[in-house]
Amino acid sequence: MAKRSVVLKASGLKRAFGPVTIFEKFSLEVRAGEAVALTGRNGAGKSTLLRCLIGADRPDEGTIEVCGNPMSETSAQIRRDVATVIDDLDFFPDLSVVEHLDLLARAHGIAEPDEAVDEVLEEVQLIPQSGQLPGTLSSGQRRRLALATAFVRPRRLLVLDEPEQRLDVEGVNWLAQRLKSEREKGLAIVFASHEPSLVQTVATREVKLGASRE
Ligand SMILES: Nc1ncnc2c1ncn2[C@@H]1O[C@H](COP(=O)(O)OP(=O)(O)OP(=O)(O)O)[C@@H](O)[C@H]1O
Repeated sequence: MAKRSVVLKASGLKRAFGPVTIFEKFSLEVRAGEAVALTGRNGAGKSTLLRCLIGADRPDEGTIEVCGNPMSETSAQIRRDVATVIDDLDFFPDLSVVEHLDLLARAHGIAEPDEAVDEVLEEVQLIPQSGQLPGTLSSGQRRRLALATAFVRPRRLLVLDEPEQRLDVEGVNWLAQRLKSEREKGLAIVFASHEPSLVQTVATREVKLGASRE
């Protein structure tokens, strides 16, 4: 069988803050249908690496390509290909839950936006809160909205930073199955996690960062 296409290719990445090198000579290739879990202690560099991979931070050395295009947060092609859940503070304060999802679905040209929004709202169990503003949601509900924003739009690469944060037990189980099914449908996933059950269910590969201190 032909190998699946490379979605993310990072080569020779280095990021340092002042004299402290967080990672260097870091390379990673993720193909369609693969899910890479970044694990490691607090401060190991998982979030820093993810921020570099999505263009929110710039590595000091190295190159990053998504579907063959050089990483640039402003590139329309990359914005279309990459869905991220890095934190959940990034909501418009005056747009309700349903308005957020509707805006994203339409901006990305989803064929049946109303249906897509209803489906994802039901999946993340936010139908009762669909008219609420983000600031009035519980922290777990805000995380569910952040996850919904990634699932309501097209994507070839999903980048998630500790997506299990603040979810209840049932929510973590749902997330594990959802990400597993995304991967099985051919999505490429890179995620940082401290939740062994999520890593075990979703990841096809685990990359442990910052192991040298142990
Ligand atoms: N802007 C910055 N300036 C200086 N140091 C930074 C900066 N951003 C991150 N760091 C440092 O880089 C290291 C890696 O941080 P990072 O947030 O990537 O770790 P992490 O593996 O995601 O940790 P956690 O598991 O706690 O989320 C930490 O020591 C952190 O203090």
